[in-house]
Amino acid sequence: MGLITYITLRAIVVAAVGYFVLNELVPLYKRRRALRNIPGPPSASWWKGNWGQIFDKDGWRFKKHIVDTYGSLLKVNALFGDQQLYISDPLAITTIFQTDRPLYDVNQYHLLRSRLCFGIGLVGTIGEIHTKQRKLLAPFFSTNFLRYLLPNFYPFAYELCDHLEELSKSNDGVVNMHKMMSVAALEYVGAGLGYKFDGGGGVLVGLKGTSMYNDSAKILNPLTFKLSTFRAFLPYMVKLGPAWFRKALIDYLPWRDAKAVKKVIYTMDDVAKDILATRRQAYEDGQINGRDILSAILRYNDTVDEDEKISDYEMLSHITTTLFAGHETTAGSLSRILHQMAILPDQQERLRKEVSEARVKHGDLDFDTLMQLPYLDAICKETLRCYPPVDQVYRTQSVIPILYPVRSADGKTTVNYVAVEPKTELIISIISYNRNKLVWGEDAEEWNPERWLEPTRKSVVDAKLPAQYANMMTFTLGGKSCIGYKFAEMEMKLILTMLMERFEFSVSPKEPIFWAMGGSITPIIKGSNKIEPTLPLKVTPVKKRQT
Ligand code: HEM
Repeated sequence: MGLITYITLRAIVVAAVGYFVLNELVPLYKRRRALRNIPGPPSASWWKGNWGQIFDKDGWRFKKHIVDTYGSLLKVNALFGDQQLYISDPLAITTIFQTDRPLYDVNQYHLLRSRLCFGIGLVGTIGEIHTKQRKLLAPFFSTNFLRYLLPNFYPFAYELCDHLEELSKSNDGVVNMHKMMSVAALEYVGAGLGYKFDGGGGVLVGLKGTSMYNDSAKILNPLTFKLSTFRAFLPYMVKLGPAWFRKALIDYLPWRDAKAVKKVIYTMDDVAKDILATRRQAYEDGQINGRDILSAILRYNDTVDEDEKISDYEMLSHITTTLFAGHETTAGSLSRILHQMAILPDQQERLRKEVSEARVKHGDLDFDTLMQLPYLDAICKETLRCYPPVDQVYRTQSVIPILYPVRSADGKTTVNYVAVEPKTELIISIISYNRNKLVWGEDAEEWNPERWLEPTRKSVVDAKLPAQYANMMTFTLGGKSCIGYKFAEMEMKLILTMLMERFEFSVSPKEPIFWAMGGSITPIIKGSNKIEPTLPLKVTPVKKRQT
């Protein structure tokens, strides 16, 4: 090796090491130093820190343990010695999501992951573009729009019940209710886009067949959750040459989970293209009379200049984002309520009595009657509080005050606020906030719908969380909170009134259920290694029970 080559090589190595030290190690050291006084659990692995416990489908006990031991703000160990905050304090959450929102942005990894999976819809954008999109889409999630939409939801709800009655005649009456709820949630979110999945033909078949979309989408969250440990490498992976090269690389590598994620993304994209083509054709043929998200965007594009038009890529992103965000979350919540009802027959009977009486009196319930049934409302709220389908979200950055002080790491003082270094990741624990005893009282861990039939507790009011929904974090708060929360609430209540009037649900003793944590929390058979959600419940038509 010549002297010049040797010197050049040395210079490259020194520059690379220098770059790594300045850009990675120094910020890492600063991040750790800023959190040195914050309490938290010891690291469980030299490279994975506590991630093995945090991103574990059985993370229930660990997450409860750290909050019980260290309080509403604590630090956890992330990959390769990095540290993060795990937060369930109301003042910290308010600051992060609302007061100082421009400072606290969505975590970059999650933004990148969302863009790769769903494109540039609401979940994958921030800043001005996000604000513009939110303004465009907000009317389709308003109470006014939902009032208009509700009557269109009934025909499918009747079809669902008839189909369930058929299914209950075989297999000892045991039906995978998660599948039913998933198909229903997809159908309803499709209605918001002006698309009918059931009977839509092509790639999509509803109740009676298999849905290519459903089969794919339901495994995306468990899969990406499984791949969480690799998230630190994602920013580098996406820089590995052009898209075609990265796609080919995934095909070539012996990495089953990455291949599966790629397949799901491609399927969701195919479905979105099919929906857009169908709606565009209907629009061009002058067949669009109703109100829905896609018709509104197509009409908008007809009224603005070329450079203002919403691109096909953005429209496809809105379709994928809305379908995905509005689908598995709602299906998971409905499944959880049905499971609770199956476990607690007295509460189930009380709910059945309330909804049956209302339906005898009013027939198909209108929006206001449906939304105001007190016990149904209490059951929905309590399930969404105690079992939020998404258990944590992610943000980054700055000075965070806390309402409930925590003991410092050395145990000598109390900590009232924390000043964090840029790029420190914050895990906002929805479930720990929703079960925080300082907010909800000593019975915070218990599922108790009665709490919603009593006056709001003082501790809940004092927490002053400006939450989107019923003082809880389930739909978060602020500019990037869930746009579809009322949509979800209406849909859940409609399906529950229809199902409870006609069927009784009980657990299937041969198949105990375990709720697996993931991107969203889903039911699986206890002990099973399968990631596909499933909820086998015994379904008995109420008519049959009475004869
Ligand atoms: C029980 C059902 C649901 C739950 C628990 C839920 C929960 C959430 C959560 C936790 C977020 C993230 C908020 C954040 O990062 O701060 C979110 C965002 C979102 N949700 Fe929902 N969601 C549900 C139903 C729906 C439905 C039915 C739709 C649409 C039809 C929907 C559309 C969205 C969209 C578009 C976003 C992104 C909002 C943005 O970034 O501006 N969700 N949801």
